[in-house]
Amino acid sequence: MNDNTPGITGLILAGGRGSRMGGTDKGLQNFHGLPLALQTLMRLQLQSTPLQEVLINANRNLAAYESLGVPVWPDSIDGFAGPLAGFQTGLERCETPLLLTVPCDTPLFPLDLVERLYTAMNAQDADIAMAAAPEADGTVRPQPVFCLLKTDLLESLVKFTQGGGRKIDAWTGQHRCAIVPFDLPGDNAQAFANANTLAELQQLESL
Ligand SMILES: Nc1nc2c(ncn2[C@@H]2O[C@H](COP(=O)(O)OP(=O)(O)OP(=O)(O)O)[C@@H](O)[C@H]2O)c(=O)[nH]1
Ligand SMILES: [Mg+2]
Repeated sequence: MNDNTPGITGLILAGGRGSRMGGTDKGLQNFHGLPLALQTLMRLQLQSTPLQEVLINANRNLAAYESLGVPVWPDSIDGFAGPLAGFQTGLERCETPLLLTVPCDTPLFPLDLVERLYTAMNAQDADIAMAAAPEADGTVRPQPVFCLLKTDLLESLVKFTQGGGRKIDAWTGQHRCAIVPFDLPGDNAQAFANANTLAELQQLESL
């Protein structure tokens, strides 16, 4: 971060149904004794490149999320339309030129996430920078909910969702998107492990 770095807002995506976790509000499930959304917030605050602000996107239990001390915004699109509804809400609400999205169910994400996405966005003159990391089978795949986005993409996203679009990669594919691999020597292979079920959450706690 230097004086030329534009402001970046972090957005915690906690607006899903949590259906694989029995319909629970995942961001409020405890991880090492604290709600996942709070663990995510703390990890954003520890980033090597500081964020200007953090917002939470949630659709249930809004008061519980508000108690974490940052602004909370529900989806502006009805009906649990998926993570892109969260992206849209973040782009509508953020007051900085850049928005970083992270899901609430991946509490070990890298501490240099913002730094590496921002560096790649600049180096490749991209509008979006998206993390890529090894999955359980070892194959490196895009992690589309970990995205750094230019805020002026809002108009494009509104158009896409209004046309019924729901798939992140179908939308990001319309723009110049830098894919940023996090599988370098020294990177933690578990950094992008996410907890979709209670068993996965317990497994993550044992890492
Ligand atoms: N705002 C918003 N975020 C969503 C929505 N659906 C999923 N997400 C978020 O996208 C990220 C990845 O989604 P999943 O891991 O599939 O989470 P989920 O939808 O809560 O869980 P499942 O219902 O089990 O798929 C999580 O951070 C979710 O909170 C939605 O309809 N709106
Ligand atoms: Mg998930």
